[in-house]
Amino acid sequence: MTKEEYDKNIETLITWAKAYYVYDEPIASDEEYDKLARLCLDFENKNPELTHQNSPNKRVGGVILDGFSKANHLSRMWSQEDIFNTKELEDWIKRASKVGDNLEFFCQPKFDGVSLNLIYENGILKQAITRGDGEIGEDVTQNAYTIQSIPLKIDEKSLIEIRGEVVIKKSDFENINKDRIKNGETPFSNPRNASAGSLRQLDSNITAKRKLFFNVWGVGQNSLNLQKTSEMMKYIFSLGFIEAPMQTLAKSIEEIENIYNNMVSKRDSFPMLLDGMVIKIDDIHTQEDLGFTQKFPRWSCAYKFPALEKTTKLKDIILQVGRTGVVTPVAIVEPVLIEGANVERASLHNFDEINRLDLKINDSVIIIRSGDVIPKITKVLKDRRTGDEKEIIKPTLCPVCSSELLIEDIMIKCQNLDCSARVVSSIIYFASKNCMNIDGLGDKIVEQLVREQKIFDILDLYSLKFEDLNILDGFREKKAQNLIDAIKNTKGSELHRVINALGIEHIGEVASKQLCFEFGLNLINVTFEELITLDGIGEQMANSLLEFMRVNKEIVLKLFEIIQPTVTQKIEAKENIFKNKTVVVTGTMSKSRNEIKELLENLGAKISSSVSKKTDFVIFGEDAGSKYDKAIELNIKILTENEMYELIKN
Ligand SMILES: NC(=O)c1ccc[n+]([C@@H]2O[C@H](COP(=O)([O-])OP(=O)(O)OC[C@H]3O[C@@H](n4cnc5c(N)ncnc54)[C@H](O)[C@@H]3O)[C@@H](O)[C@H]2O)c1
Ligand SMILES: [Zn+2]
Repeated sequence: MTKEEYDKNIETLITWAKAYYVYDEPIASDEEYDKLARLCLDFENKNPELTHQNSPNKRVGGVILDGFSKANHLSRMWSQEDIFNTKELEDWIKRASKVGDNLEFFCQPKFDGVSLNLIYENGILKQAITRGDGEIGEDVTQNAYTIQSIPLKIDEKSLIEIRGEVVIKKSDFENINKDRIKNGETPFSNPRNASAGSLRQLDSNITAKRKLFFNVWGVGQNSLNLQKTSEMMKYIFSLGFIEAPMQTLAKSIEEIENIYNNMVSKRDSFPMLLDGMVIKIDDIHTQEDLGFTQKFPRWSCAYKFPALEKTTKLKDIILQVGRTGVVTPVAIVEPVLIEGANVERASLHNFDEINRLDLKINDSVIIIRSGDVIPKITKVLKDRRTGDEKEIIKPTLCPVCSSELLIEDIMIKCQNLDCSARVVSSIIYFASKNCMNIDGLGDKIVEQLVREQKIFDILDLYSLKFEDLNILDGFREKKAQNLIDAIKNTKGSELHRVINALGIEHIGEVASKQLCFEFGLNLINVTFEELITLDGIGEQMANSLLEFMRVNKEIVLKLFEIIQPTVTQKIEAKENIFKNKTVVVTGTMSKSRNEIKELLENLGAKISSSVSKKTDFVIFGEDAGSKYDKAIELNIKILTENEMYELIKN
């Protein structure tokens, strides 16, 4: 790298860091940022005299937003030195071991959020300050008051700084983004930015709504006089801070590696995003001997996890036609490796998503994949456009059967029931594991059978003959026979499986079970009124089922005839006061809520979760809240648990 290149790279880093720290809207992936920062660091180590005075490698990142009052930390806040592999871990330990042998290391999860310093005086939370440049941060005390996991009072009376990470649960993050999209706001690119954006709010009512969580990881100024970080943390947790899982002491590189690997493997099961593991030398005297660089403590480091977010390029958009005819755009991207998996496709949900992202072919994008979640494009890096980008055009004709597409709100649909894409996907769905579970009838085979005109719909599966299959490419005798047998084996399947396998829009596994239990084979003839009285079945579901049965009744009847499904229907209860009545159960009782519900359901009652004019009885236990009040307000008959038992005595 030449001096010019180095200076240019530093400018890029500064721009990226500003977008990240100041606006909570990154314009690069962490991986890219880390890579470039590393390259610059190498240059700086070799040419200390040429080091840029604003190099992000030399300072704690972060600027104070207008509108916030500034506040001083009592003692400095730091960043962490990143390490990425065993070799770097060995080097780090070697450097740390200069001050002594037999070191012990305290390992903590590194939750990915935003740093917060809490100052307690006389046991009262006095001030909450963001990290800022390490010396001065933003005063967000009012916002900290709204975070449940931050105690307002603690039992330690001396002046103390307690530090931790403000994070957001992955599930809450999804919900916030759904709301933001609904309100026409830009969604946050990841949970880290969501927590930073939510903590750094001028309106603490907004912060309060965001369900932030404080995960404590250390202390700043204090007069506790403890010898070990591990003891210190134990003491802090005893003050009422919630203890993070997997805080472990280690004595060797092997032990550290084991803890690290274990944490990486459990990463998806944490409700919050983890981006690494922080390793600290446990002994506080040793920490003091090692001291700090300009940017981070020499006695701790962050062992980063493999990145979940990568930057890549959108090559193309393909269109998939699902079994209900919905046309979904799928992004084809330049392949990137994320956590060992090669990612080439990302889901886009619908064309609205493309508009919202302002996505164009050839755009650089940030893509995220975590756990089993389907890879998704979270951001378009518009400042990298070169002029070669191409608009993505909404289709008007079905990409498979060329019939005109119906545009329904944000959905685009092929309405042709015989569209081979719809036929293929509905058969694939029918055969899939959670439906009829037909072994050997995977995507490719279904496509082949439809292409070779051996089947035209689900029913045709049951008239497939050995001779039909035997002559097909790739079908040996055994394979053909196995498939015939697997199809035959679906006979006698439970009714709700068959209903679920039909792939009726809005009717999933749970609804199928409920409907079959309620109506049995008569499901074919139910009315809107009968459906709508069931708890959990809304108008949309009812209409979808009715419409499906109207169009496909003949096929369904034939299918029942062939499969002869097993029906487990509810048994007609004998006459009692709760039969066919709508009942709401609320508050704590002598038995679990589920037991009480089951008891009532066996008596033929419909259990509802909310009180309305339609409710016949509200049965209440201890601490019954708003449902009890509503029952009184609507003049609905209320019963205690014992009164209920009295009524069903004999
Ligand atoms: N995408 C971008 O454009 C961009 C720009 C700038 C920075 N970044 C990212 O931010 C990183 C640098 O940010 P940073 O300096 O804030 O470092 P960092 O976030 O990687 O690590 C330091 C922070 O970790 C937090 N932390 C979490 N758990 C901890 C624990 N158990 N003990 C101690 N601290 C803990 C603390 O808040 C501390 O301030 C880079 O590595 C990069 O990935 C990305
Ligand atoms: Zn079509």
